[in-house]
Amino acid sequence: MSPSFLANQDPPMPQGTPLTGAPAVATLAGIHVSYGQRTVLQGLDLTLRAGEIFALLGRNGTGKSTLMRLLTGQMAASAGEVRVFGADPCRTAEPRRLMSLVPQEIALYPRLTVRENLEVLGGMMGLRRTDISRRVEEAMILARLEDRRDDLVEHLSGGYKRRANIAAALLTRPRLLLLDEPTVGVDVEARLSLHRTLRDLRDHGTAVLLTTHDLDEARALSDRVGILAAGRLAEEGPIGGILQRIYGERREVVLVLSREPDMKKLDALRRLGFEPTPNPLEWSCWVGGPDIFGALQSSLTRSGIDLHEIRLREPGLEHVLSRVEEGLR
Ligand SMILES: Nc1ncnc2c1ncn2[C@@H]1O[C@H](COP(=O)(O)OP(=O)(O)OP(=O)(O)O)[C@@H](O)[C@H]1O
Repeated sequence: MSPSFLANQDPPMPQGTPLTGAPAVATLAGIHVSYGQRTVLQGLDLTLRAGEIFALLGRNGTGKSTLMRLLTGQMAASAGEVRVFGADPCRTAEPRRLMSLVPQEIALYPRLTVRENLEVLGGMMGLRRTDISRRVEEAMILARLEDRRDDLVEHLSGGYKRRANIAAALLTRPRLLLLDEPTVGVDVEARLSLHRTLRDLRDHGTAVLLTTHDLDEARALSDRVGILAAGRLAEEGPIGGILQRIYGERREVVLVLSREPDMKKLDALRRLGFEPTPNPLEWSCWVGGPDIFGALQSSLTRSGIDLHEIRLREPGLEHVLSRVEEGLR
């Protein structure tokens, strides 16, 4: 169930609706940021639109948090223009009133209940006393926390603490929600619940920007991703299109052997193009497309290789980042 305030806002956008016509919520244009001698962002451009989930991917230290700090007005760029809801968030308070940041750390009072936390935080955020209890209810429903409203935060599981952290950010009904690795260290159920919350918000017009190191999460959740490398978005767009550009029809085949191969089988594996992995039973090779899978399986059987498992593996983030970086050299 969505809280009534969502129902009163923009109607949900059907899935797959092109977002290019949706209003821009934030734009970063030609951004440069240096910390002393160290240049972190150089020529970064990004537009976030209402009703989209944008996942920011990149290695540690590539500038994801810096980009968030630019949007929240916590720091100014060395060069370039930042506009959030049409204004510079460093100079004007209005954009900051329309956005919320969910930090990675849990920013709650452990000895208060979920509801008490949200009431106290709502007061600190300047919500009117008469609005607070309604906003607290809304936020708890959106974050799927109602059944834990009277639990002390210190007694909540990690997943529920994260939901409460997000609920706090929703008290002001933000039109732009920024989340720093929202699902790190939570179990599958909590992750799916957080994803549902973010989709509900997106479907009612909120722009959501999140950082993640998890390509599966970006795949499952985001409308677009941006890959930060060499100080700018080296890739940007729907993840399927980016992977197609990088890999085309190529797929990685992974074999798990039933037992370690003898010399003859080692030769056969190498002849078929397989490379060893750190696990002595696991071998991998890149093939031209999934249709080659059957032929490969027959060749392995003919060579007498005892297979425990054979599968196609989706590329992981590390591999994608390496390919993007190679493309930049
Ligand atoms: N206040 C600062 N002073 C000096 N250097 C900084 C400062 N803040 C960040 N940096 C450096 O700038 C680079 C980018 O930092 P940032 O925190 O934006 O990266 P990140 O992509 O968010 O990293 P992570 O994935 O580890 O969170 C890093 O090398 C970091 O050490």
